[in-house]
Amino acid sequence: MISVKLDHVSKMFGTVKGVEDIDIHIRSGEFFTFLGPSGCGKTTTLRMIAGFYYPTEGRIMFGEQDVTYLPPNKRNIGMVFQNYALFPHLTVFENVAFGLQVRKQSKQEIKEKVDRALKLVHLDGYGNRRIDQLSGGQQQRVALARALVIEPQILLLDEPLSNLDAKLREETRVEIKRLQLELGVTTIYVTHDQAEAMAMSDRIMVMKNGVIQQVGTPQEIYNRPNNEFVASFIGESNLLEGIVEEIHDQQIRVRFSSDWVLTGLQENVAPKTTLTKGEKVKISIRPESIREAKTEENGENIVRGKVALSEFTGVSVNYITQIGELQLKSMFINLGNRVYQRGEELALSIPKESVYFLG
Ligand SMILES: Nc1ncnc2c1ncn2[C@@H]1O[C@H](COP(=O)(O)OP(=O)(O)OP(=O)(O)O)[C@@H](O)[C@H]1O
Repeated sequence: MISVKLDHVSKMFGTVKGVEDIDIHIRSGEFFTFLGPSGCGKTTTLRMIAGFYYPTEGRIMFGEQDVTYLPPNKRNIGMVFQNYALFPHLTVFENVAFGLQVRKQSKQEIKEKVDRALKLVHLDGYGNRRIDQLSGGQQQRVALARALVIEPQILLLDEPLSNLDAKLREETRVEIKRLQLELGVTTIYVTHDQAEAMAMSDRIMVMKNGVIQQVGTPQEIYNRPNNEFVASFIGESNLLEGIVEEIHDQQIRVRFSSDWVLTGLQENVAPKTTLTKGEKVKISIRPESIREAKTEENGENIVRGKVALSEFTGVSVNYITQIGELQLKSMFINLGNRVYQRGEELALSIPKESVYFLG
């Protein structure tokens, strides 16, 4: 187990920017995820940690050791890729043993370690199978065993689930998390799937165009997004634009074009954001934080509109409600209450503490 520090790391490919000023400290034993859309620089960052690319600027530290220019085979890392990268003509045993043979370990030692690694990923008894006789999920577990068998101090996983179908993806996700907790190995995980990142990670780094947008726990990133990009990339959100009408007594009142006002709390202003009376402001409201109001209920933060879309999923009832020119998504847990249909009037209550100001 070891910590990983990226000290103001940048990578240019000629004149193309790969990543810019990545400054993070991944703790020993942490499950840390790089999350962002295609081309945001996740793989470039991972490849610098692995030693396949060298940074144009900055330093990379494993614990106290500067590894910035150390070749990959000197870094003691295990890697798993999206496409497994297994040798199809070799058996499961031979694939897993490969890294140990390169390290010139004894036959006895190799056998013990490979057996242990296969057991760890629940593939004991599969040693003699050829790779092409395995399912995608099993192949990915072989890849995991191969990465773990060398007892790496850091495990790097680059979209390891994206070739699997939905059910296997979920199973393998649980499996990876179990292994990581069991072994306590510092793990860096790359994905563009926000649900996967939220479910697995201790902390997440959200990236866009090679630049960090936010680093935090899943709760911090979901509940207190730094900006509009993070709010919309992670989970569902209503992003609305209004004008700051009043800031008073730790509360902020916003007016929208369709002539309704909402009040929120000063404590829910995104970091490094200043709001000014009379100026525009973007707010984010999570659909699940909206409540159904009673038909006769009036008052602050209660709005009425017509149901434009009604969707019953079993777990929840989802609505899109048209309020003047604005549309508001809401999600109610299904408690057997009445389901409103398209065209009906719906009264919604937006709790003050669920209005989040993005600036
Ligand atoms: N070898 C390379 N040569 C030139 N440009 C590159 C190279 N590798 C990556 N880039 C550029 O660097 C940026 C970051 O790419 P990177 O592959 O790290 O993104 P990513 O977030 O991993 O995307 P994906 O999810 O599609 O793999 C992109 O603009 C990409 O075009």
